[in-house]
Amino acid sequence: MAVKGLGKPDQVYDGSKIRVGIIHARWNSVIIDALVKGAIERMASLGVNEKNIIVETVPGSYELPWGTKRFVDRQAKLGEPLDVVIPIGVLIKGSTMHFEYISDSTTHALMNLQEKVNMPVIFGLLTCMTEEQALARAGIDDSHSMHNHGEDWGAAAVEMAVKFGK
Ligand SMILES: O=Nc1c(NC[C@H](O)[C@H](O)[C@H](O)CO)[nH]c(=O)[nH]c1=O
Repeated sequence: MAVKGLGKPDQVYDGSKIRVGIIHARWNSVIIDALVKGAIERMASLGVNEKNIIVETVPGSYELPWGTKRFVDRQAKLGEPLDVVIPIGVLIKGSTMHFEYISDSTTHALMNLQEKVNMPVIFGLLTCMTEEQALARAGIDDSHSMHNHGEDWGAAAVEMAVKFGK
């Protein structure tokens, strides 16, 4: 019996009135592209208009916190404020401690960012020990052993924006 993973939503949330920002790193781009696609498809299935899904990029996961803050500020200045933002990055352990330091610092920075931007910041950072783990969590490993986690992030974004938005 599978006990892990996102449980059933308490209700289906209507995303037709929200604007979502996706800001993704460009490292491990094949995995990133699958995660972004999964998030967009799930949000579209929940009524989010594709013109209200704005996508931005940064070089790597370490740039996500600052990039997200500036992305939110820019959209507000444009008169197209976001209701929720999904930073997406894929960190894969290498032979040094680089992975640990980026994973830990970026995770804390993204969590703390919510107070600064006064909106939900969905945690879209995969921190994987192997490439195979990352492929599986993007739903693109050979055995399709897991679902695309980007879909969960899209669903969480709609729920959090509708339930706890401004
Ligand atoms: O090293 N591995 C990774 C990585 N390093 C780059 C880092 O995020 C940053 O862009 C540079 O250090 C410059 O500031 N960024 C990732 O998104 N995934 C990785 O797996």
